[in-house]
Amino acid sequence: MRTSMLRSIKSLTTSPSAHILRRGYASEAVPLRKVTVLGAAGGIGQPLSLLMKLNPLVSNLALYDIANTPGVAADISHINTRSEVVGYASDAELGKALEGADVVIIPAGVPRKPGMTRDDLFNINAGIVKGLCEAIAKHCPKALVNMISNPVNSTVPIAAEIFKKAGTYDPKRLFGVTTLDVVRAKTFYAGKAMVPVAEVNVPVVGGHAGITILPLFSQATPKANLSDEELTALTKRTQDGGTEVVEAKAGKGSATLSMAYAGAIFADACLKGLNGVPDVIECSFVQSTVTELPFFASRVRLGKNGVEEVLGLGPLSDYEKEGLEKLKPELLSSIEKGIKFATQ
Ligand SMILES: NC(=O)C1=CN([C@@H]2O[C@H](COP(=O)(O)OP(=O)(O)OC[C@H]3O[C@@H](n4cnc5c(N)ncnc54)[C@H](O)[C@@H]3O)[C@@H](O)[C@H]2O)C=CC1
Ligand SMILES: O=C([O-])CC(=O)C(=O)O
Repeated sequence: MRTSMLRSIKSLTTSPSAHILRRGYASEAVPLRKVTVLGAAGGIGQPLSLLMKLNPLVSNLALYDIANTPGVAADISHINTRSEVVGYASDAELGKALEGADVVIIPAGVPRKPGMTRDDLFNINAGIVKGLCEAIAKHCPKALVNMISNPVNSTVPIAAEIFKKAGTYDPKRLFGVTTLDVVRAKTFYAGKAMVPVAEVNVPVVGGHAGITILPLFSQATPKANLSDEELTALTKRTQDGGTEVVEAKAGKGSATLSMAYAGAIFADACLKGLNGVPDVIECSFVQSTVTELPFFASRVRLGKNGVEEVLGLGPLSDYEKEGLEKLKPELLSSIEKGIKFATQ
């Protein structure tokens, strides 16, 4: 009891969320952590907010959207778990939603319809992300930002430029969420290799659109003897996973439930890193020197300041080496498009 009290007091003096202490939390051993979801009432936002409400590492959950937030926040707030939930419904309240946040998750923006690429979302989502990142720079410049809004290959560079303009950019704190690619690669591999899905690990590198998504099945564990044809088919299915859902939903949006699951896994990893849990590793699209591209998804070790280490690619098969070279021009052009938008 005494130790846990001391730990709580320490967290109160060191956590950027110290001022959000609420009666009742002072005796808890887990540090206070505020998570803000921007776009909380959307297809991803709602189930993701639910999953964050179930996460015991969260003490304050701020739900922000430009529509329908009060209902979602009231609904989720009745769940009897640790975090206090507050809904914020208008631009005027965005600052309060962000103040003191340790992690900000951004699933705000429009999703694809059949026939569209993720890049077709650029015109609308770039502006949304820009506005939200300006507010982050102002109200919680030290937060870890988990960017879900598409096209991730461009929205992450946009966020970086907005933070640079504001003088708050810290590459260790900005993440493009590519966890859904890993989730899919694991599921599809387990099905083909006939291994227990819970034991599967597959790194997915590159970016988050079409051929820029490069699963490294040669490094997948448990090992399986899959043919070249099977590996090609698995790679293609992982790259087209988003489109598979868009087509199945037939105009009613893109992946929301699996994305909420993936987003919750990634945010949980960020919180664990902040709390000092060792060896927290997830794939993410971050500022990188792993290749010549300025941003690249690869395995990242998370720590108390966000990115602790960007891990290298490891040994690639010839097929993966070819895929890596093929993806670079497209990924670079999406990165440059984001930078141009934010700097013009
Ligand atoms: N990174 C990834 O792996 C994935 C990314 N996505 C992307 O996530 C985004 C959201 O998808 P859905 O939730 O299905 O869309 P949705 O349309 O269901 O929800 C988006 C929400 O954002 C809100 N919003 C719009 N402008 C806003 C603003 N300025 N501030 C706050 N909220 C705002 C809307 O009111 C809406 O509630 C899309 O861009 C989609 O492409 C989707 C799946 C996977
Ligand atoms: O495909 C989409 O538009 C949404 C997305 O990013 C995914 O499901 O991977």
